[in-house]
Amino acid sequence: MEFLLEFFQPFFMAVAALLFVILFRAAYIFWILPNLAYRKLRANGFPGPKPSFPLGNIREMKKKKTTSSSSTSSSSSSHALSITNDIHSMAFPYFAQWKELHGNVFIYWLGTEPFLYIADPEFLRKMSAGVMGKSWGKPTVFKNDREPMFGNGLVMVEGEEWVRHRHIITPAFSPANLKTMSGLMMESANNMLDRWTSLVKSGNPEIDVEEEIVSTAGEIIAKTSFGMNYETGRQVFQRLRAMQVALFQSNRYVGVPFSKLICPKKTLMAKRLGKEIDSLLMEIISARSKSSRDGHREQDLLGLLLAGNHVNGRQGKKTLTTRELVDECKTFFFGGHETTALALTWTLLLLAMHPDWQDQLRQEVAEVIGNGDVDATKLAGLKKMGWVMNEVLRLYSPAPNVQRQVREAIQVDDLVIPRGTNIWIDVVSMHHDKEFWGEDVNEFKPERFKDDVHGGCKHKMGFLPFGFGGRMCIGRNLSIMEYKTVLTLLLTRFSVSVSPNYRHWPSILLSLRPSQGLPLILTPID
Ligand code: HEM
Repeated sequence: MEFLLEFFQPFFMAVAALLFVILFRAAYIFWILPNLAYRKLRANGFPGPKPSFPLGNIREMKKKKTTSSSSTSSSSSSHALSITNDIHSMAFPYFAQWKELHGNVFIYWLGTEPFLYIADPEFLRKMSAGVMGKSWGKPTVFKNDREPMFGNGLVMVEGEEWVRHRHIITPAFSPANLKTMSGLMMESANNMLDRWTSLVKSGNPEIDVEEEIVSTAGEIIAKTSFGMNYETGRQVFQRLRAMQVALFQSNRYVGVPFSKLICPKKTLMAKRLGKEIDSLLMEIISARSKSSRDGHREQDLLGLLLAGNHVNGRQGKKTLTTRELVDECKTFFFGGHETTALALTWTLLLLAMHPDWQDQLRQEVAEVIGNGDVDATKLAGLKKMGWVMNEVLRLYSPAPNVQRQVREAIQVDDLVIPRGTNIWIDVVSMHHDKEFWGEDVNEFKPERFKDDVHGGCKHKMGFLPFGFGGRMCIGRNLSIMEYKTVLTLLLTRFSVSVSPNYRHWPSILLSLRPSQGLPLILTPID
């Protein structure tokens, strides 16, 4: 026995040493580092809800969400007149409550990750004033978690790599290139409207327009991004939707150490779907690279990127690798369809609640576009539609928050935001703040934007539907064009009113969406 013990002693000691190193490393990463960061932040006097280890404040976030949702389902009389645009506390009950207690800038914890919450435009202005696009990071915890969805595409990439990606991608979004996509947008929108006509004719005037518009926008982005045929587009689209649900709807604990082990099924599912999407896109890109080398030029985003790659490659400049192109395609696909679709969805709700604005837009369309096809060069003339879009993006911002990570310490007055700090900018809160928008903040008043691109907001950083600075949304002109094209066609064929079956409860599934769809009553216009 003694002999055996002596024999195995070095082995036991090695295992013990290894365990010690692992435990120390885990404690360093999940306890010591976050606490050091937290202390540095607290030293500035930032308040915040008390966290617990290892969940941080997740328990309160989950609890309040459940309480609120269940109270909705019990309420039955949501109708046009009772619908409120005062949605911050519906979508983010925990932030609304913490804001009341701690003000517009405070610290909260996602697991062992401290976040600096910001809903103060002036603080944001001071903080971002000297920081260039390439100097912002993205929270590491989200980069890891959302890897199957965005990979190292433009939304997540950082530093000089971000500069390179942005530089190569920007020309693909030029107005001249976007105009060539208008026909594809019309085709998909008309298919959807033809379907609606058949449904209404067959006695079903109530349609869940959210579901319809999200899938049409998916079809549009599949065609405009990579000229995908409907079938391949549908395959990618279905997998992305499933991945979104796996990543954002399940009971996951992002930020909590080893959280992937708590929900391994969903994590593995997201990984598997990510791989399947990658291989679908990889096939398309390889085929397209070949035809691009043979001199074929497609006018979609991928075609433009491949053409750019050729020119840059010949000039000895850097190009995007196939892997990077796959990540960019995923990024366009996801970032490019859901946000625009939700802007259109919320617009239909608000227009259904405000028939006077429906009439005004219809009249503008008749004057500017006339009947028939939409001429992309005339879209800029749809001024009132532009105000409506801005007002919808203000009240129901599809991208409800902007996230960043500080790469070099930032001085704000006499405060220091340390390197590595995660930042959570609450766009919905800023868009609904009486102090900056006035007493009518929650009213639908598109005319706010008539003479002012900031909608009369007292602070220039108070209206941020597309983000800010160098990292502002690269697809905003594409989305404005799609929004105006689809809405123009829709308004000339249908008028919309709110269905008594609609339950108003905006909630978050990465984007801000109606939690139970948007059933509307459609009446064809003769
Ligand atoms: C109504 C529609 C849209 C909204 C509300 C929206 C909103 C946003 C927001 C808030 C950001 C973050 C900006 C920041 O960090 O400061 C962003 C970034 C981005 N968006 Fe959009 N977006 C829309 C449409 C699109 C479309 C159509 C595409 C592409 C086809 C797109 C692609 C991107 C990309 C690639 C980024 C990352 C940019 C970078 O970090 O350099 N977006 N968007």
